[in-house]
Amino acid sequence: MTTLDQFATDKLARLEAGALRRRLRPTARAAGAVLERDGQRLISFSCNDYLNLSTHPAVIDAAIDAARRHGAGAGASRLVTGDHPLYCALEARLAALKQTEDAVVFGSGFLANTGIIPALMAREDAIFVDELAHACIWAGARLSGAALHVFRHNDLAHLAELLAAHRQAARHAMVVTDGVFSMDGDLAPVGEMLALAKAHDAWLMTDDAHGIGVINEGRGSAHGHDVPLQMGTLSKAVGSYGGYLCASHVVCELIRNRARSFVYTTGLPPAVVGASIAALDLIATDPAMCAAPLAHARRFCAALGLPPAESPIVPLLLGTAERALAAQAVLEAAGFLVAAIRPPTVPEGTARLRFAFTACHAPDDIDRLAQLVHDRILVTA
Ligand SMILES: Cc1ncc(COP(=O)(O)O)c(C=O)c1O
Repeated sequence: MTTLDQFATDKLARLEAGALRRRLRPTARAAGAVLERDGQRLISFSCNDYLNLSTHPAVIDAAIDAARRHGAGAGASRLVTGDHPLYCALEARLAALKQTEDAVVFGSGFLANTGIIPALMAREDAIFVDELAHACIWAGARLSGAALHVFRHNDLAHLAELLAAHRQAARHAMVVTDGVFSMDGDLAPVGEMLALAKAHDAWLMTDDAHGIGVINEGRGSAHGHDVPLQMGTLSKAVGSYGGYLCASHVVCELIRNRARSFVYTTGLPPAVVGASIAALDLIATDPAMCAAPLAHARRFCAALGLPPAESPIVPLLLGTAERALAAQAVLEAAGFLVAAIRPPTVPEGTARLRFAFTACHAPDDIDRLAQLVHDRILVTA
């Protein structure tokens, strides 16, 4: 008989053998992009805090003020007594930024995707998903019970083929994609995809977790397109925590009634909501700040002769998990933290370094990092 501990030990040993075991490492964040890990000071090119708003004094003050006025926790689901007054202000700001009628906030981006999709789609329906969509889109799509059709990454012709073959048999159809791909940094062709979805009577949902705050002056990758379901997170450029859906009022009301990860969970703590409001105010009024992470990513790409970045995320594909880990170690020894990303987060054979650029990175540090990558990683590639 295998004991539970033996089962866990065997599983971990298998991960270790494939260089796929992960370990938590306590990491203290200082101001800007600086971190401390194992007594070493590192400049992080791995944080999704693209605008460094998690340490912005106005955002921290807003969090403290919200906790003083409304308490440390929400105390209940929003539909019971947890809908503290800050939520309304946060949802209004999100709707204004995204130019939608309404917005609804969730406990996290993961919770948003696992709540929204099953609230709208069921067994009789069909969901068309980009093959590189984020794990929580897959989780939501699978939970819904709808038929899943996977199109090749950003391949509109393949999506059109699948819609032509499978749309008719389904009651409702949804096309779902990341707006900015979290591990590749490229953008979905939102305008063309929306037209295609509309032509096949399908609803488009974009996940703009990595777009809000940093693409299109902070308005995100769907800006300028009438995307009916615009999901995202407050945990990256907004520097705080929580997920959201921006949509029409009636769709948001349905989500408030039917999304299980909204109904059956406690509201976000007031401090988190207060921080998000302050951060969104900064995003709405500072386009130069919002443009900086992409400019920094492009500086890095230009220095290495890579194609221009489309977002603050730049991947450097290295193939095996072992190679990605070795490259991470080389950079860490030189004072830079750049996370190695391995399967199953990315497809087999595409382990990589994922560089994430933020507003406060100093040009000199970006240039030093590029030089190091050129001299120590690309030469051995
Ligand atoms: C594309 C995408 N969607 C959703 C999420 C989940 O967001 P959160 O961290 O708020 O749960 C992430 C973050 O990891 C993401 O990269």
